[in-house]
Amino acid sequence: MIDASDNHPYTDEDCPPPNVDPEAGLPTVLVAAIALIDIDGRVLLAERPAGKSMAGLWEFPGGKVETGEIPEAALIREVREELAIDISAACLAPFAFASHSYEKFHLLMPLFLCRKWHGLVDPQEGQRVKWVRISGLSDYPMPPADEPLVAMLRDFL
Ligand SMILES: Nc1nc2c([nH]c(=O)n2[C@H]2C[C@H](O)[C@@H](COP(=O)(O)OP(=O)(O)OP(=O)(O)O)O2)c(=O)[nH]1
Ligand SMILES: [Mg+2]
Repeated sequence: MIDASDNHPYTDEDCPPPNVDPEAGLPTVLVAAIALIDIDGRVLLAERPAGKSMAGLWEFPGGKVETGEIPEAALIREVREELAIDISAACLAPFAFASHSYEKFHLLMPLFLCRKWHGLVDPQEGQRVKWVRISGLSDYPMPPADEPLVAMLRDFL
């Protein structure tokens, strides 16, 4: 019998620290997120408002996908509600996803890139927003689930 592990040089020690617990039986929550990228290559981050979980951390705009909704529709709805801009599904490019166990739920979060929208970003929920250069992203503390996404964005942009 051939052991597949003979065919590659990696060991378990080469894997990053686990951010998932397959045994925990957590419910999966689907959240759609967007990296809006402006003409200078800066990315829009929004601060999670006081009163919400992880308040004060900076995140990609977006939110929970509701029952019967697809992620793109959730994003169109969320950026209208939160930022007062209009995006079209055609301008949403699937980029990567986060899969991360928090204490009470497992987050599955596709991240879409978008370089074209209508209107000016105008925060509707009192949240602070910031256009951030890729090199400056590490100055903004983000939820732990976002770490690998930021690394991928840095490589991509
Ligand atoms: N939008 C967004 N959520 C993130 C990111 N990273 C991350 O761990 N999350 C988590 C935080 C929350 O647990 C969840 C998003 O839920 P939320 O409460 O903000 O959802 P929502 O915008 O629909 O808000 P609400 O109507 O439920 O108040 O995903 C991210 O970069 N962007
Ligand atoms: Mg939200």
